[in-house]
Amino acid sequence: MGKRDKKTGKGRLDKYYHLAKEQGYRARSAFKLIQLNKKYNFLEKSKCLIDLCAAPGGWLQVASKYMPISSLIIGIDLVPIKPIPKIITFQEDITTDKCRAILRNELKTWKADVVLHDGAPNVGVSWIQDAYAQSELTLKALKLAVEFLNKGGTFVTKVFRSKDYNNLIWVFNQLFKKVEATKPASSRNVSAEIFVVCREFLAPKKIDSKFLDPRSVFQEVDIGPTNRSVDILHPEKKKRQREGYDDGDYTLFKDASVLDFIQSNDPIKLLSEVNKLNFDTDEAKKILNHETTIEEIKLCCEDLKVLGKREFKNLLKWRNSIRSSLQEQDGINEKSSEKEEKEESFDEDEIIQEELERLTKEEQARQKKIRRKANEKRQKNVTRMQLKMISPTDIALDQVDLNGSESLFNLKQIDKSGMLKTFRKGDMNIVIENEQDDDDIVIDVQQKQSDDTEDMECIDDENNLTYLEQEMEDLYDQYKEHKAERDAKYRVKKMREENEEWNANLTSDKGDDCDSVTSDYAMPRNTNTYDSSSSSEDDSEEESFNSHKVKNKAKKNKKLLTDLNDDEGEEKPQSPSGLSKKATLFFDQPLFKKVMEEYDEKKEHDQNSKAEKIQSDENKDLKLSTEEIKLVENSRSEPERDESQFNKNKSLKRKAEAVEEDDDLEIVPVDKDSDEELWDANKSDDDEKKMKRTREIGLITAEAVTLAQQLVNRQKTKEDLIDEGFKRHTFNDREGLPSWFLDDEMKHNKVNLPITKEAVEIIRQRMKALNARPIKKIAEAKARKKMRAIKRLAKLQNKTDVIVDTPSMTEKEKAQTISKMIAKTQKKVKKEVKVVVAKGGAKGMKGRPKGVKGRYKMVDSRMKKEVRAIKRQGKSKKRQKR
Ligand SMILES: C[S@@+](CC[C@H](N)C(=O)[O-])C[C@H]1O[C@@H](n2cnc3c(N)ncnc32)[C@H](O)[C@@H]1O
Repeated sequence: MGKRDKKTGKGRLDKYYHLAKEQGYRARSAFKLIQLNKKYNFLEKSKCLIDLCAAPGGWLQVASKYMPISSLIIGIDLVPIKPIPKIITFQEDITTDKCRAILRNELKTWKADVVLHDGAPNVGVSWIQDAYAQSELTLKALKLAVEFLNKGGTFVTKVFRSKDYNNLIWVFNQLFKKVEATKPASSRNVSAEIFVVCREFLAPKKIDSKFLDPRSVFQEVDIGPTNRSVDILHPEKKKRQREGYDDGDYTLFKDASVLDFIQSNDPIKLLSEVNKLNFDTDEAKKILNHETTIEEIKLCCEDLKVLGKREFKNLLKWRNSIRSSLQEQDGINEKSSEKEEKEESFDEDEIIQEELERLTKEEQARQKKIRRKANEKRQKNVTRMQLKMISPTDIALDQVDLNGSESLFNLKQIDKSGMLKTFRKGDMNIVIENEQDDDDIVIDVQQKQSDDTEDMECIDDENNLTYLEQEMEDLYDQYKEHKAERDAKYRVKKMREENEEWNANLTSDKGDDCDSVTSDYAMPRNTNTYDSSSSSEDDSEEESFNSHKVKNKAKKNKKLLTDLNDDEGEEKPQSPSGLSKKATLFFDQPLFKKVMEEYDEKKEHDQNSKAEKIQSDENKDLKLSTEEIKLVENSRSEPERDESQFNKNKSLKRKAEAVEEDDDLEIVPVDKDSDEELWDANKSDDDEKKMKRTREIGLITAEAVTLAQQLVNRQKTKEDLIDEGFKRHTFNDREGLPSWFLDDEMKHNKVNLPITKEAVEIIRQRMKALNARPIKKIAEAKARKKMRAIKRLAKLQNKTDVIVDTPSMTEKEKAQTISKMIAKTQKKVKKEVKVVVAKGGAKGMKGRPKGVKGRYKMVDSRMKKEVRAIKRQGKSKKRQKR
């Protein structure tokens, strides 16, 4: 059988192809026989069958399945057929006498109940068109069938619907009682094949040989005028001359006058039919003497059968020139001449047309491929999204990547839209708009803008890039500020930086009389208060904060704003609180008014809570929430707790000193919730992180769990914890200590907190559970696996649907096939091979060792050594190669 493209056209892989694969049939054509048999039931009642043209053996498989056991089945084909149990096959041409002899030998005295014929002459891709060869083969098959068929037997054959079809049916009808043509569902609609089932063979004693002779069978048909001429311009397209000679015309050599050729309306036909063009007549002789009739033309006319394409073309050209010269004399009409020219040029037009068609098809195929790939990708993304492997944003980003505009600050695009200039000045305008209330800033920024404009005018082309970068930096700063407005943490950090800056400015001011206690104490308090209120700050605060920032920035950049009280020679008056004028000015900001109010409120609240605490101590009914437990454990369990202790002690000391100097301030008892705890802003960030982590994953150290247990079981109270805070290290001062010493202390000088066995076990179990959680890659791999399983399932579903819809199968068969398919999709469990070591007497023993069941492998020490030696050799060879 000719090799076909299995993915396109007729050879596409349809449901019968898959079904045949599933059910183990060698060819999809098996279903044709199944469907024919379902309709006519000829296999079940047959005991002997001959399959003519049986390769690869699909019909033979069906026959052996449906025919009774121990039936005789013989298959013949031009090509070898892979053996099938209990079926005789041989390789032979069914049209030969040898084939008949072999069959006779195999059958002996038997006769066949069924003869099948599914032959297709191997005539290449366009064999459908070669219907005659097919009909001829069918007739040959019929010839064999009538010889070996039992009376009442069945002959099933494939026929192509062609002009010979009716003749064949007529012959079948002469030999069989019932002849029916049918096209099984599995036969493709595009195929011209049809199956004829001839039943109840009449078995006449004598069969007229004409019935089985192709010439006489197909001669009867009126096939109309035949065109037996050879296409001289395409001699490679040979046509079979089955019709033989024309009636009464038995000569092989023919000649015609050259005048006929010149005047003919179909010169090509004439050239193909005759052997020679003669110049015998007077008129023709004139043409012989014509200037265009060169020697080559004369020679060509002598024997047309030996000419090639080029010579025929030359002859046609010559004919045209003769015709045009004769036109004037003989009045050959112009119209027919044009027609001839057209015919000549037809060849070239055809080539161009073909080429165009080819190119269009190629382009269409290419476009289709691109579309299919894009669709596949989209489909994949959707599936991944469904499995939560990617998010829609990823797809969007991919899309952006494809567009090549992945850059966030894509200046090219901005430039294209003509907005780059606007962007350059944009930030200045924004500042002016935002800060309309602040006159100082307006002046400042306007000044900056005018400066910038002047600058820009001066900037030459080389500096443009640097300027642009600067502009981008500014834009980025704005972006950060904008982001900061929404981020409380960032705001706190920023405020701290600002305050540090202010602090530095204040202390560096000449004649700054701010005492150390005030400056040390006031600023952090401010920071802390702002921090604690950051989450609830209102718009006015934010505005003042922003204006403060802009002021600061403006001061830094242009130094246009000057402190009105910053006269060097002037004496700086002290505020009633003992602060310098600058400090007083700073704390006079509306922001701090609120802060101070909050501070007072807090103080009052602390006093109240102190009273409450005393009462609660008396009742000994301290209840700690889980949150509190975590907070306490968090502050103690981490290695940095010593540092925290240091900070705490330090702040306490400072506070004590401050109180000594200022009687207005009262000593606030050391409290976990006190402000000092949060003085170290970095620490506050860390604490926050730890708190968050603890909230997410719970207690993470055995010490913490122990402590929590003690607190919950009331073995310890909050006060105990506070008391424990006071130890010999409580007032350790780090100042003046070398950093290497501090680092070492941090590393090794750790307080050993008590832990219980249960706490250790709890943490161990928790860590185990944590480790058991799959990492991202594994999760992805699992998702992929799941996706593949889903796909497999969908495929299986499709296949089972087909099986369920197959009418030719019984319910049992369907169930069996489906369960087989399911079993196939399931993972095969590798059979375990038991390794049995041959020792002592067992060495060299043959057969299964005693007490060993299932699969086993005998090994001995020698084998182990050998395997090792081979490995060693391999390694050394590799090394040598290197
Ligand atoms: C369509 S296949 C037959 C498929 C077959 N019924 C099956 O189910 O497997 C046609 C077969 O006809 C065979 N064939 C064509 N001409 C033949 C000939 N003159 N003698 C024997 N076999 C021939 C080809 O070799 C080819 O294998």
